[in-house]
Amino acid sequence: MTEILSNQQIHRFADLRKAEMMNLLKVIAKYSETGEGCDVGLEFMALMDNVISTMGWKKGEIPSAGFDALMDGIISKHEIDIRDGKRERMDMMDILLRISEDKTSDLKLTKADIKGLFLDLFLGSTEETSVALQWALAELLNHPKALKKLQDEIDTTVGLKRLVEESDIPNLPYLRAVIKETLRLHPSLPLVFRKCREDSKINGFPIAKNSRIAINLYATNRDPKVWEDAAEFEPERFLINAINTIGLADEEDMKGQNFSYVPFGGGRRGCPGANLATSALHITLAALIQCFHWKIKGAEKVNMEEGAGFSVPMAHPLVCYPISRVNLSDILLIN
Ligand code: HEM
Repeated sequence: MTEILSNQQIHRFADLRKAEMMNLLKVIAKYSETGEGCDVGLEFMALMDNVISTMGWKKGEIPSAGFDALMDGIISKHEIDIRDGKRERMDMMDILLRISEDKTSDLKLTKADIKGLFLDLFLGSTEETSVALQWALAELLNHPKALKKLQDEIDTTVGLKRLVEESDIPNLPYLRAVIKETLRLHPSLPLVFRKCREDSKINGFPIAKNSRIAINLYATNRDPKVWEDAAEFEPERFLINAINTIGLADEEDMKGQNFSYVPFGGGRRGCPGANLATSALHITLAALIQCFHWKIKGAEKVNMEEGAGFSVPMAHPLVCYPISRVNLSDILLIN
């Protein structure tokens, strides 16, 4: 997982992610033209599915079949291409096949393991990332000042003549604060599990060796002892120069070093997709805010009720009405 989701691997596929994002913008522009309501959750889910599959195996290699048959087909195609020296750039499948064929590797990876890994990737990544994106947009719609501040930041830093790029993200501190604050209030994996390796005590409670414990990130993220106005959406709390309640510098906030805020878990079992997830969250939200105004269906405020499900999704699908604020075809051509 660490190898297939390494920074280098993520970087290698930046162009394909960008192409997927442009497709999303074109789809959303259609809603803007027709005036139809857009169920953004469905579109975000499709985006993440496409991002993972383009990084997982070459596009166009997806036959319509069940998951098992689909994976068998992709594996054999890769094996033939590798044998014939036809692979142009190593995707995740190439890396896993290389490991599985390496007789000297300590890790004995079978074909079933590879299928399991991809299943894990799909189940774990598309839902969590698209749920987080929906919450981010919903929070912004309910906080017009924050939305305006973000739009102003993007307009000033990037402008309206070219599409925001991954390389702009370091220059968009408010965007990063919005994503952090979204993951604080809406951690898309709110429970993290560990096994105690030795007898220990937490807050005076004895925990026997081998006990399974669940760490409730949802609760720590809203702990009033740590967070001022804990239930409020206030991205400013994550800005470097603001009074940062958890006392961490901007770039360290996501790394799991401070137990008050660990949106991606931490340690060896921490989320291996954190870098991919944060770059997808940043760039997609930035592009949606740069290219469109967003209106809510019917009510003035989005209903923020939480639904059932492991990733704590929104109870009601977020249906909104995008209105283009740039000339999308020009912007996409320039990029
Ligand atoms: C907003 C998006 C995401 C959030 C909030 C999130 C959060 C988490 C958290 C909290 C864990 C448990 C960490 C721990 O136990 O310490 C986890 C595990 C995991 N995540 Fe993510 N994740 C996200 C997106 C992704 C993406 C995009 C991928 C893959 C492309 C991914 C792959 C995984 C995998 C494979 C594990 C299991 C790691 C293991 O058990 O060793 N996640 N994630």
